[in-house]
Amino acid sequence: MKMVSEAQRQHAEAMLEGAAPVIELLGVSRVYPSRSGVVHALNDASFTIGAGEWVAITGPSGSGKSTLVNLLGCLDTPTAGTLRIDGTEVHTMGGGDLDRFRADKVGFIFQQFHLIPYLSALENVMLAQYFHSMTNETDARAALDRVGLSHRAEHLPSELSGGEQQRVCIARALINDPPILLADEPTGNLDAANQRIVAEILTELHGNGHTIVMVTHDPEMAALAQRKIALSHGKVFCHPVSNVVKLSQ
Ligand SMILES: Nc1ncnc2c1ncn2[C@@H]1O[C@H](COP(=O)(O)OP(=O)(O)OP(=O)(O)O)[C@@H](O)[C@H]1O
Repeated sequence: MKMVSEAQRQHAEAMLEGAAPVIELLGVSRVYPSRSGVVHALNDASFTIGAGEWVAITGPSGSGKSTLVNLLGCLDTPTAGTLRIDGTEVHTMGGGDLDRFRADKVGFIFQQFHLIPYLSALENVMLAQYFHSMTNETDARAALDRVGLSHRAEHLPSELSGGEQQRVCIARALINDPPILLADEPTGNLDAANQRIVAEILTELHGNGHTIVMVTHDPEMAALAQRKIALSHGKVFCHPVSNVVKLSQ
């Protein structure tokens, strides 16, 4: 694992101690109707995530991870409770407002990459700029450079390895400088070498002050985070902040 400098470690600790919450849930539930009544996919969840924190969301299949990710990513709204993202109550928005808010606040990193197959790596990153505001090729190339992919900018996703595709996704997630990076099993489809590369990039982003919320089944990835939010049958169990010293191991 890449070493994190003492300055970066201190920065992360400071961020954690004084962090203003960028995500706040108060009694948040998401209930789905079902033939046999209702499913409490997320049940009365209350927690905060501070700016600059790296949090891992864990839990068995069906425990509510996707439900929580959809809420945090503003892809869905709670059926009860209050969810604030960067100070704004999400349920007060809908339609185009919510789309714009999402594009501003959240950068998504998916297990399945979701790159447009007929666009180059560069164009995939620029498409995220286009949906947010205006395209800027220099910035898009810089984002690819940041994940070590400037030499692959003109390649189609099919011409890239799985690890390289995931790095394009990270560049795409970063391009509009959102306050939250939401990663859903970011290493789930990668071999060990590429898992390590993605873990290093996330570690570096966290060291630079990014807030990362990451769903993972992988204990090694979860151990990189400062805190675990474990789900079981829709209930949330927050584990205390683990020692930030982990960052330097
Ligand atoms: N649209 C829906 N309608 C009804 N029930 C749903 C719906 N979506 C999810 N559920 C139920 O909500 C619960 C939580 O589902 P969720 O997909 O959030 O779990 P998960 O932890 O992400 O699972 P996995 O790891 O298998 O993806 C499950 O019992 C699931 O069956």
